[in-house]
Amino acid sequence: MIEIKQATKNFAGKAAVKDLDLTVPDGKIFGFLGPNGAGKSTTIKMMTGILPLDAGSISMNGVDISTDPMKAKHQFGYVPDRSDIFLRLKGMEYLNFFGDVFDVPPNVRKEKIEYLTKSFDIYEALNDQIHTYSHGMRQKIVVSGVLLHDPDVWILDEPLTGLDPKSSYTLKEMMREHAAKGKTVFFSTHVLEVVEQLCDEVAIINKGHVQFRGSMKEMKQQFQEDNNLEKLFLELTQNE
Ligand SMILES: Nc1ncnc2c1ncn2[C@@H]1O[C@H](COP(=O)(O)OP(=O)(O)OP(=O)(O)O)[C@@H](O)[C@H]1O
Repeated sequence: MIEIKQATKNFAGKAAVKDLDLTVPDGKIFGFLGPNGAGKSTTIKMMTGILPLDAGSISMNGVDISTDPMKAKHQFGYVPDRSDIFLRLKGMEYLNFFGDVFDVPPNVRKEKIEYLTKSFDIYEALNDQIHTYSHGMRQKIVVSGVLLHDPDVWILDEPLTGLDPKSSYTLKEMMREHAAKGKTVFFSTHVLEVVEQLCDEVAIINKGHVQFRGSMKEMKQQFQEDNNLEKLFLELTQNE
């Protein structure tokens, strides 16, 4: 479970995220939807301890990210929206690096690497350096690295962007399976359609504020009844 209380982040005196309250329950796929610049990445960076909060608190499975960052970081796996990292490593070296960092035992590691990379169709490329990979392949190796240690809480920033349809389907299935095991899946997107396909619950963020939080059915009703949300809906459906 993720609990965000009154989280605030300012850049140059201007609030990118203001007094944000959000509880992400276990056992559901939770979508964090908002147009470009709404504050999604800033929120995720606060959740993952990359950016310090200016006010408020965030906890992962009850562990506070500001006061107990090491323990909190063991609760989750995070897939960032940009994946240009460790380009000189071969795919297998990259995954072994993650296996070492998170102490994944050799036999589990071998099995997991095979399962993940075969599912994503990058198994054959594991002996190539990552700089030779396409954007989609880089995204897939990053996701594989994060899932290698089987974190309870998944935090994924625009995870489907740049993935081919088959890999996108595979990742969505993995997200469904993880939630079905009673674990937490939180992901951000600026595409309404993705939320419609995948989510049990959604929060809509705009200009640093949560404008709506509820089930998919409730979201559709709100879109029809609320003028401001209707405008936002148009903006969200114009993207990709
Ligand atoms: N490091 C930074 N310095 C200054 N302003 C920033 C910084 N990071 C984000 N912002 C501003 O904060 C606001 C929220 O940005 P954020 O990246 O969180 O939005 P987003 O919803 O993730 O958008 P996108 O879908 O485009 O990634 C924007 O106005 C952005 O310009």
